[in-house]
Amino acid sequence: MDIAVIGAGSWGTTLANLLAKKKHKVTLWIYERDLAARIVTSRENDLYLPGFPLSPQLRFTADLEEAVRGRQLILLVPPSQVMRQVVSGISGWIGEETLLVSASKGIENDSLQTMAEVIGECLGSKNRKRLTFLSGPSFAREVAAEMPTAVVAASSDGQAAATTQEVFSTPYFRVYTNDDVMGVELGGALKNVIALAAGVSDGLGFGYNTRAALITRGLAEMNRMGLALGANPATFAGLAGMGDLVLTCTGDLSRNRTVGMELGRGRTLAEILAGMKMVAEGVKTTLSAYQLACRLGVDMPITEQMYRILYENKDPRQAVTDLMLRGLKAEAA
Ligand SMILES: NC(=O)C1=CN([C@@H]2O[C@H](COP(=O)(O)OP(=O)(O)OC[C@H]3O[C@@H](n4cnc5c(N)ncnc54)[C@H](O)[C@@H]3O)[C@@H](O)[C@H]2O)C=CC1
Ligand SMILES: O=C(CO)COP(=O)(O)O
Repeated sequence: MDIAVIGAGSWGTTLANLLAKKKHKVTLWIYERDLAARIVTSRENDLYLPGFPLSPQLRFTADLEEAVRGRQLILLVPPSQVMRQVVSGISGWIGEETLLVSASKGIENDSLQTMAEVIGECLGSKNRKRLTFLSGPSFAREVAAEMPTAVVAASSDGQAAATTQEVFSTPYFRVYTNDDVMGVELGGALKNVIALAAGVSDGLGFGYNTRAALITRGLAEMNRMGLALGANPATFAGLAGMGDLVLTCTGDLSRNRTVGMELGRGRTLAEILAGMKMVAEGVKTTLSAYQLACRLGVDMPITEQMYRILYENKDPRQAVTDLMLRGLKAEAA
């Protein structure tokens, strides 16, 4: 297949390389022109995926039109807050039959829209049915190292999901189909908020009990948001829900959990972000998720405390105390 990958961060580069190794014809669009110039000769993404030689099949460009025009499949992997800008920029060059796959995880600020809603709005009626969302527990560096990984491809169109499954599956990357786009997207976006909280807990020096409580009660509030937005509760028990939540709340490779740990150790958000070139999607998604929960009247206490730590400079220790001292209730309530 003739494929464009939009976004050469760690995930875009990893997926582009996976597809190229499968002998697809892949063009990777790179936002940073200096990185684009280096990668052509070094064949390594020294900024976002150092240490992994890239397939000789992989082609690179810093020109968006060159990247997307005439492609059969376009994989979108920018940070979610720039998805609108990216898709608006390319929509005129996308063919009627082109399959679009998004692998970004987040909820847009201000509009409070999921990536499906943002991309759908940018495309109008065009390609709407041919949209798939790839999500699940998948640290880029582990996929790049060909460690066995399982993810889901979600689409309201069964054929689009099946084609995506076929295109991306390898012996080390197993793709399941799913028809619950809202559930899969919410799982991928909201787990980052809970991962920040799990990091805060670790940074404060709390242990496995606290982490297990955050994961389990975090899943409960993700489920409540899902119910309010029409997601299938079963999705939250799957790879894009529980699977990614456990990975991100426990894995040392998680950027979101790392940001949380630093907050728990007493550093400010501004200091932490100033030292990071990669994106920790949970920071901005916390704001969107908190506002969405308020708008929909969904009880999301961990998300709320994470919002207060990030956006109101609340002391993390006080946030934990406030979570623990809320009114006592039944587990299923
Ligand atoms: N890294 C991972 O293990 C995984 C990441 N994801 C998701 O993939 C998406 C992309 O994340 P990563 O590849 O990790 O990124 P990254 O954190 O490795 O790199 C940042 C990316 O943002 C791009 N960027 C920055 N400003 C931009 C702009 N104004 N316009 C266009 N691009 C811009 C950079 O070029 C770079 O590609 C995120 O939504 C993330 O949650 C999903 C699964 C795994
Ligand atoms: O989404 C991910 C793994 O599935 C990556 O998580 P982080 O963005 O926290 O590194």
